[in-house]
Amino acid sequence: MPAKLIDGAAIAAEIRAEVAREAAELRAAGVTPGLAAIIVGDNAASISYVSMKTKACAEAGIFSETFRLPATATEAEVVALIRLLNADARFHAILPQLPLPPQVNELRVIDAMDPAKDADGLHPVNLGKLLRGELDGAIPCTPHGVVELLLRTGNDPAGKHVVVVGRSTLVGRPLAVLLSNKARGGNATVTICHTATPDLAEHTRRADIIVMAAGRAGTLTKEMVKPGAVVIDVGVNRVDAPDRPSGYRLVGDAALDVREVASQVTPYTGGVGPMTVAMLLVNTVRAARRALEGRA
Ligand SMILES: Nc1nc2c(c(=O)[nH]1)N[C@@H](CN(C=O)c1ccc(C(=O)N[C@@H](CCC(=O)O)C(=O)O)cc1)CN2
Repeated sequence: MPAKLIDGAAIAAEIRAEVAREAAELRAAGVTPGLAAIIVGDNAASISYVSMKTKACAEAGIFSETFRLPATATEAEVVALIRLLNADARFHAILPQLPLPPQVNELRVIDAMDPAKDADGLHPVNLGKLLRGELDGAIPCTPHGVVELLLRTGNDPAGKHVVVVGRSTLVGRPLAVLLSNKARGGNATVTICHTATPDLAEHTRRADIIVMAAGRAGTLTKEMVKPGAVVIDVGVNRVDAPDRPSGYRLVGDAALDVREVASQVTPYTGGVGPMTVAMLLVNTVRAARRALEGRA
């Protein structure tokens, strides 16, 4: 039987409705949750992702504003903007959209943020709290979205063997920590694989759940998957599609034939992507709640 496709867009809509209720409560208590998004340069994908995020904010009753800096902006200029936003009480969360241009060091920009306003959970304070199992701060959006997707599709990772392919700070490493934490969505046995793993298939074939975050199309094929395993595909890869007006289409890291053996898989679009946006809203309302309760 072909794999069931996991409807990430529907689950994200569920979470966004929960966020909208929380935002309404906060507004009733006198605090309108606010998100400041920063785009440096003209990267078309970044502009499109930020516009998806601000539209989602508006629908959930979250105030948002996008700050655009030119592609030539210096690191000092980006850091100066972050410092202004740290001090601006309208914003409970700040999102520097990644990637930043090469002259701007991403880590130094993230480090300049007030950790209480870190919308993506990438500040060292928040990553450190995650490592310590303190989950009251911001949690990186895509890993958090993957865990929620698993929980809400009846695939609680507890007691399962999860193989995460990819070791980025944005996805692979925080996800491995979340899955192995002693908390809801955790308690899994986690293997983390990457480009220096000699025989990837040897690991993926033993997994109950595979999360692909390698950033290379076709990294996972059907021979590498145990029958009945669940495959969550975080990969976003552009491949040429001359028949399309854009000239490209988006594919994940898992080849289509994986669907012949897996029990459930996320589609290339409408899977993990919408969850990333939904979890950003979760981080924003949580930051506003902390500010309201004087815990920021
Ligand atoms: N500061 C951050 N930068 C980036 C992050 C992040 O979490 N924080 N993640 C990615 C991009 N990203 C969010 O920013 C993102 C990627 C994809 C989607 C999404 O919903 N995609 C759609 C398809 C969209 C299309 O057709 O172009 C889908 O999967 O259905 C949302 C957010 C890098 N940067």
